[in-house]
Amino acid sequence: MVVTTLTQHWKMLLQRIFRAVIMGPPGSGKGTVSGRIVKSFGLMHLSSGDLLRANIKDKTELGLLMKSCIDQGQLVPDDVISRLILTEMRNIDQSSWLLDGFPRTVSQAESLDNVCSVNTVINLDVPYQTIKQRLTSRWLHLPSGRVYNIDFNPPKIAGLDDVTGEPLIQRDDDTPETVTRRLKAYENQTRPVLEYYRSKGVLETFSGTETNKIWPHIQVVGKA
Ligand SMILES: Nc1nc2c(ncn2[C@@H]2O[C@H](COP(=O)(O)OP(=O)(O)O)[C@@H](O)[C@H]2O)c(=O)[nH]1
Ligand SMILES: Nc1ncnc2c1ncn2[C@@H]1O[C@H](COP(=O)(O)OP(=O)(O)O)[C@@H](O)[C@H]1O
Repeated sequence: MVVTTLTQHWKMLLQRIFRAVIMGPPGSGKGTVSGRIVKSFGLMHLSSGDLLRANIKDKTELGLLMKSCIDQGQLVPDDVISRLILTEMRNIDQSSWLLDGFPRTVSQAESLDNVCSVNTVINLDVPYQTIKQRLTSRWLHLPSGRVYNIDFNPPKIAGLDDVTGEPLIQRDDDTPETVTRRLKAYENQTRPVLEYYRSKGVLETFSGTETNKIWPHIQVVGKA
């Protein structure tokens, strides 16, 4: 009953153009929660990681240049990712959207602000210990960005995507050593972005260790 009312509230909000960002350390559940938001509320989903991996798979010049950076657990340069995302955003500028994985530095957040303002920032606050366990058992359907986990949401048939039946992969940057480096990058470069959005009054933080417990609280964001 409560969820129905809140869902209606989101839908009312989405009748105007609604711009949201989802943040959180690697493995905090951004992709998983984005999938639920897209399914429930019909926002367009734009994931910087998915875009970069598509470029790597297609062996574009940008993909080839960025691969080693990503595999080493470093952030790619601000100007490269900002250009890539802002170009994609132009194609969906009349839609409500959810940005996942961008911005990851204050400089990226400023580039985004120069183009449009963000209505809400969903921050997933999940302990690092929980994250490390999750990432070594993450499986990905590369073309769609759908994520699975051996423990949490295994595919119906091991190694295959539920929707297309295509093979799943494990990410080259999901090794324990690279995850440690990515968490350091998050701490040093991305955490300041939370402060940036907090000071603008748009940050909504959700703490926990289980997506299924966090998700009902995210549905009420539209009420604020
Ligand atoms: N055990 C467990 N795994 C989860 C939970 N939520 C998401 N996952 C899995 O954790 C991994 C990381 O989640 P993902 O959404 O890809 O996180 P992102 O890196 O922030 O986009 C994936 O394999 C998910 O299937 C949860 O509550 N419990
Ligand atoms: N906004 C960004 N700025 C810089 N690098 C990025 C950005 N988004 C993605 N990347 C690069 O792509 C990698 C994978 O990103 P992503 O799929 O969002 O990771 P995760 O889902 O584990 O948080 C990052 O570790 C980083 O190297």
